[in-house]
Amino acid sequence: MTHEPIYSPADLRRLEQQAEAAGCGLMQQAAEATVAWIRNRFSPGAAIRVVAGPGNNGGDALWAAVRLAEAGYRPQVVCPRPSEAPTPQAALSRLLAMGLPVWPMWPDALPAPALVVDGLFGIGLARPLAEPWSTLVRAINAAPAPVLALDVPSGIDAWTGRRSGSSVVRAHATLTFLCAKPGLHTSDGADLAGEVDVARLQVPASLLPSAEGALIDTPQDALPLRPRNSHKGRFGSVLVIGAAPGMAGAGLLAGTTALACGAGKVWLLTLDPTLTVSPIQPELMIRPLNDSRTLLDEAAVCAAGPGLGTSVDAASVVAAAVDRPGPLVLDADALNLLAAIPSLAEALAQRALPAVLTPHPAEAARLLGCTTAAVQHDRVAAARTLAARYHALVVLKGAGSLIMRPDGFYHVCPVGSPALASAGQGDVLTGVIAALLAQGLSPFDAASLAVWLHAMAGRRHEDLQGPVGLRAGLMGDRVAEEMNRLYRQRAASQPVMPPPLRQWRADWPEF
Ligand SMILES: NC(=O)C1=CN([C@@H]2O[C@H](COP(=O)(O)OP(=O)(O)OC[C@H]3O[C@@H](n4cnc5c(N)ncnc54)[C@H](O)[C@@H]3O)[C@@H](O)[C@H]2O)[C@H](O)CC1
Ligand SMILES: [K+]
Repeated sequence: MTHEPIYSPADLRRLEQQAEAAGCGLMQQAAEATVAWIRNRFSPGAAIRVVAGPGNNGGDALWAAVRLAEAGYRPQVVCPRPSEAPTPQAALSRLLAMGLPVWPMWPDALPAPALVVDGLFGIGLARPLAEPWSTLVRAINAAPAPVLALDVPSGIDAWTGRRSGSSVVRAHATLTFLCAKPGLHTSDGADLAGEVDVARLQVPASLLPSAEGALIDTPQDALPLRPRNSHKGRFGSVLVIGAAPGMAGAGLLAGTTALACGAGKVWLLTLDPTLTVSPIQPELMIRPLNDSRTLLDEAAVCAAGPGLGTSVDAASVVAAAVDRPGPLVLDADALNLLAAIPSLAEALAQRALPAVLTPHPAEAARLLGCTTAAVQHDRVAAARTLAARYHALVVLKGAGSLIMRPDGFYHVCPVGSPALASAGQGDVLTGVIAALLAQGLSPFDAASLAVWLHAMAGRRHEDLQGPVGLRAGLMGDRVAEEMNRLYRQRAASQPVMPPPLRQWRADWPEF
């Protein structure tokens, strides 16, 4: 997979200092990247309102205004309290020398701009915004023009995505510098950052810190291979454990999705004795609890939890699934059992191959013994604690889903859609992860690719139809479409033999 790295706040600050000391001119580079971004969308001559804050984020904005003026744009610069540091001050002098006014407050009388650039605050934000910044934020959000945020929409924490207070810039796009930042994709940041681009800037490779995580990018190379010389045994088998009385749908969703996403065969071990066959999915093999021992031995992958309930039978079959050595996904009620039964946690920690746990924020809160709000307050920290505690891969669902390894390295999914906020989507995701594990992916790759495919299916539904109407029952086929799209893209990037220009036979002498 190709990834944008994410550095920790401390590592990013260290990188900034070392790069500045090495004379990299980061602020100038950030300004150049901003102008390149703007040139790609707006013609010279356009009025661009550049709003600069009191620190280096403001410095980026002031230098962007200088470069915009040089490139033939008409910057309208707003800067109530410029930074006193030399580089931003140099930009101010250049602007004044070019005869460009710097307005202390939002200039209502000027012609409306084509774009507003938010350079108020970046990663140095330390508290809620007060005057004069909150008035400027209101003006930015009310402007009849799109907003480009530099580095981070002002008022948002770049790592958690939380608002610092009620004054927050709502950007249509964000150009972030040096590395990707999880807070642009999760929590409030998912709604306030708009489309996000990363400008890595030129920094000597020797200064780059090791990443604490990465954004998932189009993960073509993680796809399981599908040779022609295949049979269903090659693509693994999945045992879904769930579907207790009254909750059969959840188990059926996970099972049918695993089939749609390429698992060779799928059993559903149901705790409901009346459930024997699915008339709409006859290829799904539904088996009673009595068969659990045989199936736990036979299946390559176990996915326990969808519609499982928390009965004594449920607890004992989950314990048996945790004890077997193969790939394992625990979701929904299996996570609730894990929260309640300490011996399950001990058994998970003993596994050589880490299990994949897929909590939504409320399930994560139950496991951590805290509130859902506390989980959402710092999703990366919550997922990191869970992954270390259970020695497991943790998929923390929600906007900007996180996939956390036990060693603390994580992926953030930058794709998402409110179309996925509907009943049964968690069961679907469990089915996708299980299918990819069955096809031989490692737990981290399977969880990351599954989250991305699931999110892409949601995004495509939203783009083509809108944010409602994506029932979980439709998802198996939609996720399979996304997989096939990736296969086609990968095939298109391989060398291709051109077709013959004429009919050809080896024994024709003119050849
Ligand atoms: N440092 C570099 O080499 C580069 C930084 N880049 C950009 O700079 C910002 C980070 O800059 P910094 O000066 O540290 O912080 P901010 O500009 O975000 O904030 C300014 C300053 O304001 C104070 N402050 C914090 N919160 C508030 C508040 N609520 N109200 C008023 N004042 C506040 C605090 O003292 C801050 O220091 C980074 O995001 C990049 O945009 C370049 O990208 C590259 C080089
Ligand atoms: K900003």
